[in-house]
Amino acid sequence: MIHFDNVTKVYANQNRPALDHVSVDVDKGEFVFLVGPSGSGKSTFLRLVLKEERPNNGSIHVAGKDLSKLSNFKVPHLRRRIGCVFQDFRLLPNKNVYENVAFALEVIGKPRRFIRKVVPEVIELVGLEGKAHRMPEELSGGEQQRVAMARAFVNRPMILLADEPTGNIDPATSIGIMKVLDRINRTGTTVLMATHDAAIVDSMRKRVVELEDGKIVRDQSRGVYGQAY
Ligand SMILES: Nc1ncnc2c1ncn2[C@@H]1O[C@H](COP(=O)(O)OP(=O)(O)OP(=O)(O)O)[C@@H](O)[C@H]1O
Repeated sequence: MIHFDNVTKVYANQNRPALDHVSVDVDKGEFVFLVGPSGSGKSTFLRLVLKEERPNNGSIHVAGKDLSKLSNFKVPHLRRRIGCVFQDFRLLPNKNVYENVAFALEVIGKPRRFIRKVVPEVIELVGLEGKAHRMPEELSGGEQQRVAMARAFVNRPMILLADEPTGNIDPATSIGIMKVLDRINRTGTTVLMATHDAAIVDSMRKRVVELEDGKIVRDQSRGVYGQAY
């Protein structure tokens, strides 16, 4: 599903690579934690998957497509098939829960009838039934992140990228967030989550890929977080 072959990324005006000869394969349906100290290259990895950045060397395949051969006008199509969740939720503040989730389908031209059917299903999947008419400011951080996950998942993406999704959420609430990500993963969606949250990684026992100075220093199935950063 995601294939990096000897990928190196050096940002302009930087002499140290953000990613340095990285090779990794993530299969369809896997759940992978990307861990490593600040600046080790986790976000760069996620941005390369989305083709928000291009590598200087090496090749990247996502869902069988060589990203270097993907023309610019096909990039939105790729991104439509990849859901994203961030530390800071990024909800539309003037839309309620239902509208935030529905908006993700409206912008890609899905019919109203379809939207009315699937949005309530996904709101229930993330555990927000009964809160569809709340505004983001009327929700806790954990609930806002559930809305963000519903929005990322409502189009049934093949991949879900999560960049520090529990970074702004207390530990007890984070467990609920991880249960939702696990539920999404069980539908067959490949999940790649960058995190500093050792307790979460240790409790989930999923594959752990560890980066340090842009290099993969560990790739372990059913792994733990490792050393404290
Ligand atoms: N747009 C950019 N321009 C220049 N350098 C960048 C840019 N984005 C990231 N970098 C550099 O690339 C390296 C990797 O950064 P990246 O954001 O991928 O790390 P990270 O592991 O996600 O860190 P964090 O955990 O703090 O989010 C760092 O040295 C960073 O300063």
